[in-house]
Amino acid sequence: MERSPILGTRGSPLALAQAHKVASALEVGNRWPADFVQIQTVETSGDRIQDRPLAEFGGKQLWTKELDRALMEHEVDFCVHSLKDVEAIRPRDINIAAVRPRGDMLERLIGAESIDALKEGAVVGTSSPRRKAQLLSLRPDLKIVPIRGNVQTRLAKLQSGEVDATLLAGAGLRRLGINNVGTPIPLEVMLPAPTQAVIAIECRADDAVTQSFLTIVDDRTTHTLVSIERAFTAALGGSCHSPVAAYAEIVEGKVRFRAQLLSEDGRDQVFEDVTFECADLDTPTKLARAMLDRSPDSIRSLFTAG
Ligand SMILES: NCc1[nH]cc(CCC(=O)O)c1CC(=O)O
Repeated sequence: MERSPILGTRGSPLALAQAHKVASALEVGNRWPADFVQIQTVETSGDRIQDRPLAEFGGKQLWTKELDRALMEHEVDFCVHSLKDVEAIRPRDINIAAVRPRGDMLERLIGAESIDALKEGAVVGTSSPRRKAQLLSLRPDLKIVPIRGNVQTRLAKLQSGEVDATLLAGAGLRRLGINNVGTPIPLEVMLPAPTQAVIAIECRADDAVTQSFLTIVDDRTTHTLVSIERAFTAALGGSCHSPVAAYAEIVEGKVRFRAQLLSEDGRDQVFEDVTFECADLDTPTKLARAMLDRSPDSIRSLFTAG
């Protein structure tokens, strides 16, 4: 590499923290000098719209469209994303070249010791349809209100008493160096979003040079697991409006895959917990279809494949 490769990222504090982690990993992995990777921020529509729930706007392209454009117009060589914000079906000319090992996949509740400990009728701020439905399935008395903005803004809204509690991804909090707030919620109580806590690096599909230096920092196992989670969501035809949770992990050499689909109000849910061989690539797709098949309309209507 003669010139510095250019990394494209959103400009939020979390996105920048993730971009710097990836840049360092690439510098170490490729034996480049420190600060060799150049970081370029690109504002996305998702960053601009701060006052309204994102569900009112398009899908996840809110976070990717402008970065995709910068990539395709060669303004940047590759882009760093929180994979859970990247839509399940990507343009053909963009590849997920590498993923980093999964961070803390647990949700963290801030404002109470546990979901059970939330006071009767507590106001919980979250704009995520998944978190809303999961909370209501456990505690139908809760009042869920939308909350937007970056992690720091949300924590400030808790401080000011605008909400009693909120849920945030442990991974994001840790990457921002916020380690001492909130209680981790066990996976058995709340499954994360598909691909939560995984950072992905994308490049142009025809750019073999970039692909080869990104491969150095790819975590193969995580890549397999997130491919399973993404194949599952792609087969559901869900959008970011769809309450879906999924988590794949390796247990004794096999894939253990857990998934949950919910109605918006959390009253109905379909749950799956299966173990299969890593090579069974069509299992996630079959599973998605089977889960939709046995879902009531309150769930099926939220997924286009249903
Ligand atoms: N939707 C925003 C978003 N995208 C990625 C993360 C956290 C990091 C991750 O899960 O990879 C967050 C914040 C949150 O959900 O608390």
